[in-house]
Amino acid sequence: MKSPIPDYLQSVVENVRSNDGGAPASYIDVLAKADTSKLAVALAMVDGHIYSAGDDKIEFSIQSISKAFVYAIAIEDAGLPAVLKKIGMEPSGDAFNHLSLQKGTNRPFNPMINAGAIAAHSLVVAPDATLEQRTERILDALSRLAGRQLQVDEKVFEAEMKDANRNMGIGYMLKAAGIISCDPAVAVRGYIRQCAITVNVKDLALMASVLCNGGVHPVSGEKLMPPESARQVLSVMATCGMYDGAGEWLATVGFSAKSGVAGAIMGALPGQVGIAAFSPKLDEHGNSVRGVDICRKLSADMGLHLMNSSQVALSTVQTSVATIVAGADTSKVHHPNCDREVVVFSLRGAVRFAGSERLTRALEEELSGPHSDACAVVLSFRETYSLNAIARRVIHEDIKRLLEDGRNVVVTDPSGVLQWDPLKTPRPAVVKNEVEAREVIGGAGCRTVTTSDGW
Ligand SMILES: NC(=O)CC[C@H](N)C(=O)O
Repeated sequence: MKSPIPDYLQSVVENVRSNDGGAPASYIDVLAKADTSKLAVALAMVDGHIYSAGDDKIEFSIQSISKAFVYAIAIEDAGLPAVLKKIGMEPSGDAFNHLSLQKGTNRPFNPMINAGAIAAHSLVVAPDATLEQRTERILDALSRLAGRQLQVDEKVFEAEMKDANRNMGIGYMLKAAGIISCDPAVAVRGYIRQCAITVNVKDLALMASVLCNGGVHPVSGEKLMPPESARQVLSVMATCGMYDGAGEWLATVGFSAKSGVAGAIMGALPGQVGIAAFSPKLDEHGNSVRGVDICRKLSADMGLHLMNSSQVALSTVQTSVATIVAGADTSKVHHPNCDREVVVFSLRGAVRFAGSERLTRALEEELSGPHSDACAVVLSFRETYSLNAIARRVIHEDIKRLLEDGRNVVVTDPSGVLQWDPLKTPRPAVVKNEVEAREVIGGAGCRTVTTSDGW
């Protein structure tokens, strides 16, 4: 079978091509001369598989998209508390190159506008590091994220340095406010170098997929940042990544994103997919016009809005009752003292807090009401794909309480999603399958049981 996904991406590219609005960035002459017909899109799944369409080999400077990753590097090098002391987390509502600081704290509003990004850059390696040390650190980190060696485009760097007065102004403002301690000209030069690193859409999508994958590179398996950093970056991208268009962006497109003035947009949907779009003409916020169109379309067609309530945790728990059949048939139950039922609670899918709450409520309701006489409680995790940490904690607590209540508890957990820690939770009978479960329950009072469906 030929996958429909590349064909779909090709149709997205053709669909937005007719939108000829906007203009390339004019203040960096190399960007002003860019071929505005170029158009590309890429998706990188969290297992590293990449789909792309359009001009997916065209390289462009990463520009402001570097801010997201340099923020993560600053967190690693200086620690989150030190970074938060110098850079806020609030959307500014202003343009990306606005000269502004938060009232009271005197910090840049966030790391996605130039003021915050220059401050983050100054925290890379150490406050007294050289421009070369910081550039090397950033180039190395971004290359690991992209899975190939990236380069600085010297032409783009020189072009931006020709008219860097505004960014220099921001640098001196930061120095005067005590936000950066190094030479502001060195911080700004270094920041402009980081913006001149070149990538293509496939690189960007893959780099985004690392953020979506809790900081682990989906191809190399390398842990490139702690999950807390990936979450921090994605959160700040969600509220500040699209500058003064960030609120509308989150409401309409609905995934974390960061744009750059070369015309790229990098998007990220945690746990699912990294996204990149490229086309040089920009809107009034400095976001790629066709890039925005592509992201809107992808979000609408593929249901990528973070706030979609797609995974409603209602059908997570299935309760079934195993009937104990008394009689001579040895394959069925035959035990005079166990003329009762076994209640089976099956948990399905990727379970988070809400799913574990459904299980807890089902246990409480069924065992205090209709099935209070049940001779055993079977918790089946056979169809449970995963438990997150909080779901696991809730379920371990449920098991502990069932055992304290004197219940006969059997756990079917073939893939080990419960991650049993006998030091924390007393161990009920843990079995691999229904046959074993029958034996255990038999040993605990009932000889065997039958169920309407397997556990
Ligand atoms: N939005 C952007 O991509 C801005 C980056 C650019 N290097 C600047 O500082 O102006």
